[in-house]
Amino acid sequence: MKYISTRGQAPELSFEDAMLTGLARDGGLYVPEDVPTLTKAEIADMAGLSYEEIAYRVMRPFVGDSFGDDEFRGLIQKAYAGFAHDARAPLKQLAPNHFLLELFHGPTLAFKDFAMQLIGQMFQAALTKRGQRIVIVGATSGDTGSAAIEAFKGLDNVDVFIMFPEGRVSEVQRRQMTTPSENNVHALAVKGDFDDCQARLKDMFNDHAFRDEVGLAGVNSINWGRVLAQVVYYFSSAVSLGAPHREVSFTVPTGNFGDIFAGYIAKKMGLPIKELVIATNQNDILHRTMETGAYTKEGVSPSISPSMDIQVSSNFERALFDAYGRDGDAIRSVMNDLSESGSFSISQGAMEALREQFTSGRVSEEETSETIKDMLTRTGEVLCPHSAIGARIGDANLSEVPMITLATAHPAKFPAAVKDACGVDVGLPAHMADLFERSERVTPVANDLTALTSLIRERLKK
Ligand SMILES: Cc1ncc(COP(=O)(O)O)c(C=O)c1O
Ligand SMILES: N[C@@H](CCOP(=O)(O)O)C(=O)O
Repeated sequence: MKYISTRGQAPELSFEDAMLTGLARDGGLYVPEDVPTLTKAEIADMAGLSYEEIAYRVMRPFVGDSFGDDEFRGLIQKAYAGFAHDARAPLKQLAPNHFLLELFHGPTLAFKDFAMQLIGQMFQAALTKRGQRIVIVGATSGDTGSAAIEAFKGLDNVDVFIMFPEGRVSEVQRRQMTTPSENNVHALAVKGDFDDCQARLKDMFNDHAFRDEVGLAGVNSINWGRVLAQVVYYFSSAVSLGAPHREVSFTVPTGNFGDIFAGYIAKKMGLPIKELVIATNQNDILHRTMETGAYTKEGVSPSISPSMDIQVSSNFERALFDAYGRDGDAIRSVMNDLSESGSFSISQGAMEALREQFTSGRVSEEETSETIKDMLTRTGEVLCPHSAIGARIGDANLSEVPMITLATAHPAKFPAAVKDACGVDVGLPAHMADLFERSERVTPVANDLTALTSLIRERLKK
């Protein structure tokens, strides 16, 4: 299995190399050269299997010879052993044809744990084999950062630097990143928004001298391994509702487009998905793009669903690559337009291809709060604001096909927004009960590449 860049000018890599490389050297994102498919019988056979076994069967074809069969099974077992729910990703019924996929039973209470816990295991195995040391730099709007720190803290051969937008994540999210005491963890509060953090991250990868000097690696959804691990719960949930004999639809609270892109991969692999619905908050660039065919950046407005406060949606490039018939030149051209003018137009053919795969909706701040309250009344579920955005758009897209809405974070990560919306105080789980008493370590830093690379170099000398 080979991985190629969306911009067509970087070397082809194996799974392990693509995972450890992060951003392709031409600025693009790695994708599999061909997406393997599973037969109807292979999908049907997943019924009743453990999450771990489904994970193995879904991901195995993508991994090639990077890991042996038993080794890969072992890594998967270890990755999910710490989850607080036996099903790992349980489904709850919200209405007759509407289901909630709870993805927040991992250690940091967000869907990011599904991929990050596994990537942590895969990185360790690969680095030990190679005798290699790396520096992970990540950009976060709140959840990727805490999941990455949890997965990599205390490891000898890894330093983890996480950039988050100062003042724009919830207090629980910030404390999850700033309270770990391990010396290899560095939380950086950047003066800017998430898009700035992600842009600086890509600048670091595009600075080849810096990248090679420090051994830069990425654990954002830039990393194909992240997307791959997220494909699994589309299979586990769909199969439990009758796939492949029955179609299902998914609504996905969306920001950086990694999670819904994983759903698109599941569909390409043969899972019978009818609709993939992009649910955005007021930072609705993806919804506007689906409506108009023009991808146009506007400023990011802070919202009560801060993890989705994103305007430059990194993985949309992967979807565009397919929509443009895997034409790397076309992707380089639209991405140049985006960096030069903050906007690009999508060709009619590519837009048709995107609309065949995705629909979309937008939820305002008021509607998000209203939905948290309404869902509590109708279903007894307390939803986080991101999941509420999904549930509202999921409701609006109900049909004869079961709709599965992804619940991407635990409400305890956003206590103020939840309390304001429905009056409920959601307590933290036992392993985080003293989060507010732990001391914080955080370094404020300018939204500036040189300031960031100098700081990283300084820390690595110590
Ligand atoms: C809680 C939550 N919901 C939704 C999203 C959006 O997911 P994606 O960036 O994969 O589109 C994020 C951030 O990634 C998140 O942390
Ligand atoms: N919402 C994310 C933003 C980064 O997304 P990623 O999937 O590319 O890591 C966050 O919570 O950090």
